[in-house]
Amino acid sequence: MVLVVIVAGLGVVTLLVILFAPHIRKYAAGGVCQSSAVLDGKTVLITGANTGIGKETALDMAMRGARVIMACRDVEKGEEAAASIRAACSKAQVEVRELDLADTCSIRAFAQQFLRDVNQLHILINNAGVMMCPYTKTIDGFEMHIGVNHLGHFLLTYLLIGQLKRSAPARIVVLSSLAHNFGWIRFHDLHSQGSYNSGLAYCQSKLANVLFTRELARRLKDTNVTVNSVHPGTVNSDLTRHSTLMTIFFTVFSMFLKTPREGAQTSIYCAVAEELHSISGKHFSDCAPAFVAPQGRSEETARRLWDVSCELLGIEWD
Ligand SMILES: NC(=O)c1ccc[n+]([C@@H]2O[C@H](COP(=O)([O-])OP(=O)(O)OC[C@H]3O[C@@H](n4cnc5c(N)ncnc54)[C@H](OP(=O)(O)O)[C@@H]3O)[C@@H](O)[C@H]2O)c1
Repeated sequence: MVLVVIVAGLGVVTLLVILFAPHIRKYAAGGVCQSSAVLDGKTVLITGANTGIGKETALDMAMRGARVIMACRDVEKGEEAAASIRAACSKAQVEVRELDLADTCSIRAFAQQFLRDVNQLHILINNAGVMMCPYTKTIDGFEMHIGVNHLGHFLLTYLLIGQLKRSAPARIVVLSSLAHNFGWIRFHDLHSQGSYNSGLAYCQSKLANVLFTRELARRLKDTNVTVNSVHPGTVNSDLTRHSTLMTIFFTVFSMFLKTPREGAQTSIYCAVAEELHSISGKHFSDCAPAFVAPQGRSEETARRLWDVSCELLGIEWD
C-alpha cells in the first residue's frame, strides 16, 4: 500500500514538473541584461574565466567588442575556453593569462605583467571562486575560501586600482552570493583553525565580498570608478565539485537552476548597464537591486575587515 502511494506520488510530481517545465525554466532563468552597450576599445579582465559564469561573461564581453583578458589558474583550460569563444564569435579579442588567486606571488606577478603590457582597464570582474572545499590552505597559509574568494581578489584589486582610476570611467564587479546572508566574519578565527565548516567558510568569504564592495565604493567616491557586488542566482556550474551532496542536489534539481549563461546576466548588467554608471557599493541579483543582510551593511565590520585584510597581505591601502 505504502509503495503504491509513493509511486503514485512520484508520478504526480513528475507529471506536474513536465506540465510546468516551461514556466519553471522561465522563472529559474531570472533577469536578462537588456543593455546593448558596445565595448569597442575597452579592456575587460575576468578572473576564473575558463568555465561557468566567468566563461559566459567573457563571451558576452567579447561579443560587445571588448578586449577580454581571461585570468585562469590553468592556462590549458583557459586556452580551451578561449578557443570556444573564438569559435562562437569570430571577432573576439580574447587572451589567457595565468593567475592563481591562492598564491600572492602569482597575483603580484600577474599584475606586474598586466600593468607592463596593457595600457587600460575599464572593467574588472572578480569572478573566480571556490565552494565547500575540504580544509586546505593557500600558499600563504590563508584558509582557502577566505584566501581565494576574498583576500586574493582584494590584493588583485589593490594592485590594479591605479590602472582602473587612470582608465575611468571604470567598473569593478564582485561575485558574491545570497550565501552571504548565512555568514559572519569570525575575526577571532578568520582562517577556521579552531573549528572548520566548509559551508560556513564559503558564506564568510561571500559576506567578505559584500563588505569589501561597500568599503571600496566608499573609498572610490568621486573617482568615476564604481564597484558593485552580485548574486548570480543558483547556477548549474562546476562550483559544487568539492561536495558530492551538492553535486547530486544540483544535478537532480538542474531544471530549477540557471544555466551559466543565465547566471552571467547580472555580472554583465553590472559591467555595462548605462543606468548604473554612477551606482556604487550596491548588491544586485537578477539584474536588479538585491537584499543585503544586516551583517553586510555594518560599516564598522567593513572597515575592520579592510584593515585586517591589509595586514594579512602586508599592504597599505588608504
Ligand atoms: N554557481 C552558483 O550557484 C553560484 C551562486 C552564487 C555565487 N556564485 C559565485 O560565482 C562565481 C563563479 O562561480 P561558478 O558557478 O562559475 O563556478 P565554477 O564554474 O566552479 O568557476 C569558478 C572559477 O574560479 C576558478 N578558480 C578557483 N580557484 C581559483 C584560484 N585559486 N585561482 C584562480 N581561479 C580560481 C576556477 O578555475 P578552475 O576551473 O581551474 O578550477 C573557475 O574558473 C564564484 O565566485 C561563486 O562563488 C556561484
